Amino acid sequence: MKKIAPSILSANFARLQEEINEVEQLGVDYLHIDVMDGHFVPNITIGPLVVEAIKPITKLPLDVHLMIENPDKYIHTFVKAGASIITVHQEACTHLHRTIQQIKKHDVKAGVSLNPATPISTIQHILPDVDLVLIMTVNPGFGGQTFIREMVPKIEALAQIRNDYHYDFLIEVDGGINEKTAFTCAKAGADILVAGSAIFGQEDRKHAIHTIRQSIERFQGE
Ligand SMILES: O=C(CO)[C@H](O)[C@H](O)COP(=O)(O)O
Ligand SMILES: [Fe+2]
Repeated sequence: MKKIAPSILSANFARLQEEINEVEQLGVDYLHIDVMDGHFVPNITIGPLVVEAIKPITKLPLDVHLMIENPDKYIHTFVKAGASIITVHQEACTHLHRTIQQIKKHDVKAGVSLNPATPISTIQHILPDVDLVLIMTVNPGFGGQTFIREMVPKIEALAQIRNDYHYDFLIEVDGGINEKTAFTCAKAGADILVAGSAIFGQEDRKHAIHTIRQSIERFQGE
């Protein structure tokens, strides 16, 4: 079953509660929260206080994407703030296995993410342990960038490995996802489609979610 995760990075932060309520009522599956520290990526965005503020206003699972250096230092804080999934970047973890185990000690799902330039081989050892692998389809740091088409074979390769080894992690894609690229990624094997500007950047969110849902629904159930 393919899932949609709107990224609040493109929401209107001055009216975040209404923005979240709106997409929740339109039947999305997760809320994607982009945490950026100005070091791992050039941008600075949301911290644990915002995650904590969002938690009581939605039933959606909070999918926290940590684009920060030293994520180990903040895992406990984001767990306490209400994260349902915590995804760290392979490139930010000196001891990735330890970091993943640290996330899994808490009652949250553990994800690992790869920048476009980082090969799957760097996370091969951790694949049996993770709940989710996030393939970045843009260079992380900003919303509204163009989908990097060369990431499609990477998604396919990861889906093939999952199949060959009977792993059960979910594959998430993030960056430049719209109705067209959502279709391509779903076909390649992605389970969760993150979309920021293609949902919150649109005036008609109902139409935006509906078109993405329609484009991926032919792969539902596979
Ligand atoms: O992690 C991210 C950027 O680093 C965001 O989740 C992503 O960019 C979503 O925005 P858009 O759908 O507009 O590309
Ligand atoms: Fe993200």
